[in-house]
Amino acid sequence: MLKIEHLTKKYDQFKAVDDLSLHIERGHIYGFIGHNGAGKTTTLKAVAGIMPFDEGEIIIDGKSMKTHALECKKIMAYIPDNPDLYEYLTGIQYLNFIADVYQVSKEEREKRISQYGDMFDLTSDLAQPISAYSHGMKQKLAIISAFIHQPQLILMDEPFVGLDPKASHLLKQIMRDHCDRGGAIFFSTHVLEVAEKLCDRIAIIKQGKLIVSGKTQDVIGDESLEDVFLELEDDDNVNDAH
Ligand SMILES: Nc1ncnc2c1ncn2[C@@H]1O[C@H](COP(=O)(O)OP(=O)(O)OP(=O)(O)O)[C@@H](O)[C@H]1O
Repeated sequence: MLKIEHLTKKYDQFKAVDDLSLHIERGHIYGFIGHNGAGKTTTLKAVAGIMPFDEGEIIIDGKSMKTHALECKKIMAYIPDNPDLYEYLTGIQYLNFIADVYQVSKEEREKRISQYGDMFDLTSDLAQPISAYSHGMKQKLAIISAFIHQPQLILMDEPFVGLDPKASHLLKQIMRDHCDRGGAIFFSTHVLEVAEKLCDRIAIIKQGKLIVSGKTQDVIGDESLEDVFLELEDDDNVNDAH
């Protein structure tokens, strides 16, 4: 579904992402773990097609983001870490705008807005302007807007931040359902307990370089993800730990 091949992104001379390669298959929830400033957001933005990169390739469903950006973007959704939505729109106007962009039929959008709006307890707030939403409400709206067009690939940057426990639980469920139906999810998180339970695959990056990736069980072995992460963070020779 998604192939990141030798991705390198520099800010001036600083390599924020350094020769990163990852493959994300359909059916998999893929967690992306790393310290603050490791390069997760930069990678996700490059995959979303909103951040140009210096070297490498991003292939989505067999098409290159460099040469077929529109085709790539049509089948994916990106939920940024800070849901900066159009503040002057109401929630429902925003969802209809996204549904228009992705050409979702009237019938389908009404069904999904009602389904996800009720699920996330947001239906009664959809008539309010987004400027009146809390961070968590904006996050819920961003999540609904992603699922409304049924993308094949969903990219999420810290999706659990700001969500209440019920919404977090629901999000985990719909992420699993999405992948069980043949979609794929690539998301960053600092919540290692969630990643450990939810993810089929995990990648850990440090200072822009991939240090380990694979099946969650293979990555953590008999330890917890937290223990593995902290050990790798302390290890100065991690570049050899593939
Ligand atoms: N626009 C920018 N200009 C210059 N440097 C940047 C820019 N954006 C990010 N960086 C740097 O690139 C590195 C990677 O940043 P990035 O935001 O990708 O990290 P992250 O893993 O998402 O971190 P966090 O967990 O804190 O969100 C950091 O050192 C950061 O300071």
